[in-house]
Amino acid sequence: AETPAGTDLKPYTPVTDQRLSKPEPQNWLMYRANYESWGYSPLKKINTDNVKNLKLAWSYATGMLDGHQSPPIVNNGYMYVTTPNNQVIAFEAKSGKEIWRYKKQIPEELQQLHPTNRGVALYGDKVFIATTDAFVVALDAVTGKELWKTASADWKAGYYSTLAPLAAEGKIMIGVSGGEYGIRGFIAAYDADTGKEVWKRHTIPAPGETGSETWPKDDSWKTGGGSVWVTGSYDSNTKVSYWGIGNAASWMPDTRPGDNLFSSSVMGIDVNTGELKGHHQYHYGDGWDWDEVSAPLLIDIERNGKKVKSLVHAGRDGYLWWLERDKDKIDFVDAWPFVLQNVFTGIDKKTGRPSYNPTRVPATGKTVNFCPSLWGGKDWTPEAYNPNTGLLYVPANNNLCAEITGISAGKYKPGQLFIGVSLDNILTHVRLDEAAKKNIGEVQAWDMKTGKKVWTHTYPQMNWGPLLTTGGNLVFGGGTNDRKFRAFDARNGKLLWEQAMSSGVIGVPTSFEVDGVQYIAVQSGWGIDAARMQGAFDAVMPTKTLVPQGGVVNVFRLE
Ligand SMILES: O=C(O)c1cc(C(=O)O)c2c(n1)C(=O)C(=O)c1cc(C(=O)O)[nH]c1-2
Ligand SMILES: [Ca+2]
Repeated sequence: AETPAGTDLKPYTPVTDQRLSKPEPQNWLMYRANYESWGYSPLKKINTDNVKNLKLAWSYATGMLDGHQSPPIVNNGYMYVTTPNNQVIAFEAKSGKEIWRYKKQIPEELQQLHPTNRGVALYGDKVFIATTDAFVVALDAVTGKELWKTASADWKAGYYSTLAPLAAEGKIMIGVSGGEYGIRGFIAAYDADTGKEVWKRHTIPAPGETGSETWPKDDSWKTGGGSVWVTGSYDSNTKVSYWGIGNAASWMPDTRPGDNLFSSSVMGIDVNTGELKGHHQYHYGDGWDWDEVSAPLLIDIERNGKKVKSLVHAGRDGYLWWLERDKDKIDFVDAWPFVLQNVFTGIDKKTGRPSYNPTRVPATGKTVNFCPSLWGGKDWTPEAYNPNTGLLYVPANNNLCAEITGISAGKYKPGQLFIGVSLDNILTHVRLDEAAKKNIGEVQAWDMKTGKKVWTHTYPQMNWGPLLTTGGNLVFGGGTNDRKFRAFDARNGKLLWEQAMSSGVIGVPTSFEVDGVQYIAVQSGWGIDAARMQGAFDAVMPTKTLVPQGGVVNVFRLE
């Protein structure tokens, strides 16, 4: 078989369902390393004792600006990274030698609201991306040659993709963004060999479909949002995938009275048929742009002496959600706030349905103040779970609130913003609670079994750092405007190592091993809403914060 010239790489190892279900410790084969979305690498050569000796092995400037969020994904020495503008770069992971680079041609007229890409999926001998012009593309893993591309929707109608696809059972699954354009969201599966659509499941039901009774009897469901922009989790035993669903559209809930399923929910979806296999709505009738897109982590948690097959989700709504998954349903277990939250007045113990303080529900013609802010207790940045410590790690923003004024979203026009709050208001909406003087950003560690927070590392500024945890009892993450990338002791939160990078780090960190050497990899490259939130923060504060942009792939090893 072909191998890339000038490298020590062996022939490419095809990625199978079996490998994805039980990934080898040396590899990071998908967005969160395993189908359970743990963000966990079992590697432990880099550990709490020696992490202080971590040094850059190689780095690589992508030449791109804006938010670099994708994890370096590694399969036996082959590394794949994506950048804004839908580019994919393949490297020899140990040396940083570029093997190939793919640049999706994108229409010049395309205005990207979120110019980012959250990574590739690997399956067979192919690499897959979903693009901001709403395509799904398959590339040859060794040569980068385009093998097929399929349009998932019409970008001119405001559909785009920013997530890494999910691969299973011969299918490549994606979701679409566009909650701020009034799209009707969906998750779709494509045949990995041919690119042919296998199924499509809308996140907003049409009249007569399950959940349609939660929409008014008008056309609002057609523009109801429910975007999907973070990779789902997957239970390979039951063949059910779990997807987080975004905000309802337009934002003002009085324009679409009702619960608005399946916005701000988790949906269980059979990967072979696209059938709905249960759901739970975290908060109904969303009016806060609290997309609940982060996929729940699949964790077994003991409760009253029994093992509960759980779904765990740190919500943008500021609550930590604990659900139980079954083959055909999702049940509520418990929920509690992990940051300052003043919207919910209670949670129904049986159903998990929150009750709202009515003065904190946005409405057309009203100015409303609420916490957490639009960007939530946690936006898209993934949590991590470490089976050794048994702890869940959450990158949070605390003590932040918002003030927004609902206006008419105007008549819906395909491909035009359909929000109901002015852009100027969105970019200046941040309000600080008194406690924000002490701190905003946090890395939190939760013991789900006891419901107790075990440790918290606080930052004076906000935190937009996805997390990695490892068998060496470490937690890695960046996310602060001082450009630092850090390592903590996973057991107690002690800061063990930090390094300022060339730009702020909002990339998903990963770990892998080649020739017996363990590496930590992360992209730096500040942008998108981390930058906008910093702007919104500076707009109400005397601060003026400069975070330089420019994407770099950084790979570390012990000295
Ligand atoms: O409703 C949507 O379709 C949608 C999509 C995206 C995206 O695709 O990145 C974001 C959001 N909403 C959003 O609300 C949000 O806060 C956000 C932050 C970011 C980012 O990359 O920093 N993307 C998005
Ligand atoms: Ca949104």
